[in-house]
Amino acid sequence: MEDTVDHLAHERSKAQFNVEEMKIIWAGSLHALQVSDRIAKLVASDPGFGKENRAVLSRKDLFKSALKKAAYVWKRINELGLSEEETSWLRFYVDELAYDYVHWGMFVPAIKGSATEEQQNKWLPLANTMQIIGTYAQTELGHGSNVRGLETTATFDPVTDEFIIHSPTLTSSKWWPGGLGKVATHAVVYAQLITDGKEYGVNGFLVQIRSLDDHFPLPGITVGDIGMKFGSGAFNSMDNGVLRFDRVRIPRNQMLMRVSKVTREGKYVESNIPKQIIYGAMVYVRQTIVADASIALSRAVCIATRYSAVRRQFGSPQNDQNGNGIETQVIDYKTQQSRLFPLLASAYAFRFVGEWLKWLYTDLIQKLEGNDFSTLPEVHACTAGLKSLTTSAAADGIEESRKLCGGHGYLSSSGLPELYATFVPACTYEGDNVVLLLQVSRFLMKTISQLQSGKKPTGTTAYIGHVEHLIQCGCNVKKAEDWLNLCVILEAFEARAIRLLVACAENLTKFANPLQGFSELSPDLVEAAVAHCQVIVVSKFIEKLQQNIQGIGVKQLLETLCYIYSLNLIHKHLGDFLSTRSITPKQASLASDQLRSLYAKVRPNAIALVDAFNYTDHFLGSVLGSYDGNVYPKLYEEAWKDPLNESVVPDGYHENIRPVLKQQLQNARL
Ligand SMILES: CC/C=C\C/C=C\C/C=C\C/C=C/C(=O)SCCNC(=O)CCNC(=O)[C@H](O)C(C)(C)COP(=O)(O)OP(=O)(O)OC[C@H]1O[C@@H](n2cnc3c(N)ncnc32)[C@H](O)[C@@H]1OP(=O)(O)O
Ligand SMILES: Cc1cc2nc3c(=O)[nH]c(=O)nc-3n(C[C@H](O)[C@H](O)[C@H](O)COP(=O)(O)OP(=O)(O)OC[C@H]3O[C@@H](n4cnc5c(N)ncnc54)[C@H](O)[C@@H]3O)c2cc1C
Repeated sequence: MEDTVDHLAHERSKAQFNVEEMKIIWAGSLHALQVSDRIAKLVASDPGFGKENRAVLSRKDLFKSALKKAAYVWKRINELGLSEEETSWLRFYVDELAYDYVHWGMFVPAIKGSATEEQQNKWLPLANTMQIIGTYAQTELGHGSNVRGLETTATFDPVTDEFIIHSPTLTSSKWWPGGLGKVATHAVVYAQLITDGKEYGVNGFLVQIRSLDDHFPLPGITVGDIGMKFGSGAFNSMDNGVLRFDRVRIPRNQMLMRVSKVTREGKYVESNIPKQIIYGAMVYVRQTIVADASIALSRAVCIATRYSAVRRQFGSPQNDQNGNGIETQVIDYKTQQSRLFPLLASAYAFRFVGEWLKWLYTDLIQKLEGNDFSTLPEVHACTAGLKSLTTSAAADGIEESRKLCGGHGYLSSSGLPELYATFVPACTYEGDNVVLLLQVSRFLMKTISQLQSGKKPTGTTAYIGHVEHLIQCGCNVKKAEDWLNLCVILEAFEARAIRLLVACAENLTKFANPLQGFSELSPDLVEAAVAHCQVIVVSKFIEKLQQNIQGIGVKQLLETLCYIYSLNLIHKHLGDFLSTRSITPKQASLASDQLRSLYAKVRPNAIALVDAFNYTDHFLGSVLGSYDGNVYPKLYEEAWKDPLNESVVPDGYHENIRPVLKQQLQNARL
């Protein structure tokens, strides 16, 4: 019989804040909460979206199941007449990686960002109705980070008014694009443009790769899947692919010509739009990945928090109502709290900075429409830096959550191994995290060098304009409670960032060759870029707290989380804070004292804080993290579902176990 007891009810009763109001804060608005909640329930109750056996499926079956689900998603979207907003929630809660992610997430944005209006009018209706399925073919076997180094060529032929797309070497094979291996009919292909015998750099071209009649590759095209990837389930449901062109011809008007064009005569014409707009799809996706990071981390933290409240180890002075000694909930161990609660705080911090980044990106798009390109460098730096910071922290946080769940965290049924395997490539795709931080540091060094010419930094770099104050200021914390001051915290982060940045800028001047200097100092530059990104996250958390926050105790809890996020970072990067003299060793020790008090404030609210994510059991996909906390019967039941338990005596017994046992018996007799 099903157990209907809420094993976490006692924990929920301890909450000191209004969980329903916190759900609204997490979702972004009451409207977002209502829509997402409705769609989450719709997905959870539809057997067509079940995801129980993913981990035990073979690659082929996993891929087939993902295809089936993607087709079912499309069918339901059309049957239910879902709006764009509802559709994106549906895809989110279905939670299965397939070709449609790259079609909607990159192919369509690349057309929107880089195609002319005329080209958009032709291609977007086809893509929006999935009459064509597209991928984003940029990376090659030999080059991913170095986009300028791509080898694929697009040579204009004025005789036929066509481009010839060609892969001149093995290393020029396109490698990695999602959905390319077996599904995509079209691709935005990034290639070196050559016209009139001259090279004009990387541009995007819309290329059909498979027949719309029989799905066979078109002449001159070699295409396939690149093979199994890390972990079971995860990205193996996706057909990341390889693609080679043998002088494939496409009409001239399939070059994406918003930024620059090639005329009928073969003349290359630049517009006044910055060339970097060609990289616009990457900026768009990096911004969405910051939101993905908060989701992935919050899922892991939800599982680890609920399980930590259920799991008990070792004796305790407490007795239950019958007077029996009960063991300690592992969530009450201070070490567990000091590992878990900073992750919980980070999930909230990343949620808020992701929300702000979405606003920044929307603002950029509006400005671009009016030919205002002024914020593009800052948006590039923010999306690159925050994508890097949040994905690295979330990937580490998911792995830490697995360890927080002890042995059971390693079981597939905990949901954590697949979550990790699915999320960890986010540290690499859309730009390797170190390469992206180097982009941020380049932007920051430029900002600092422009101070001398009187250019005032704005937006996220505004604090760099207060360099004189921040270089000299001292932190005033004298007792642990003094750390409960958001201005004090922010100034400590700004002082540490600017001191690292100025040190880099000064050291760079010691090199005659700036490129060599940048290369030699790159580890320091990366550290300074991280410090700057942390200033952004902390300041956006503080800005969130300054909004009108409703509900008993909600603001107080968010403040507590903001302090935990910040003070834990000070603890983690103590070397930086001390070596830059942004704080003293005594203040560092007071920060640790304060952290302990803050953990005690979170403890009674921990379960309610993860309930506020409003995740269904279907979405979480974890027996350790289920809402009712009924962990053990679920673990036991899941084990028996494993294919190995379908027979009592395993296949292979007669061939490979019995002879071994017999051999030992014979040896013993000898
Ligand atoms: C949990 C999972 C859920 C969902 C996901 C599911 C499915 C999707 C999964 C994966 C999809 C993945 C897709 C991909 O990975 S697509 C490929 C992405 N590739 C990269 O990100 C490559 C990284 N490399 C680059 O971005 C650039 O080439 C790099 C910037 C590193 C190049 O550096 P370089 O020094 O060569 O710079 P330039 O190109 O010369 O730039 C000069 C100038 O331009 C500025 N710049 C650079 N990039 C941008 C940009 N994107 N936007 C705006 N400005 C840009 C740069 O700062 C320089 O400025 P300045 O100093 O002022 O001259
Ligand atoms: C799951 C997944 C999905 C993907 N999907 C797509 C897709 O749909 N379309 C697409 O086009 N691509 C896709 N990619 C490719 C992805 O964008 C690239 O792998 C990524 O940009 C990193 O490039 P790389 O592989 O060339 O790494 P490399 O640049 O070769 O990195 C290797 C190492 O070198 C270091 N390094 C490189 N350059 C520098 C430097 N200048 N300074 C210091 N260190 C450096 C890196 O930090 C890293 O440690 C996908 C990748 C993955 C894993």
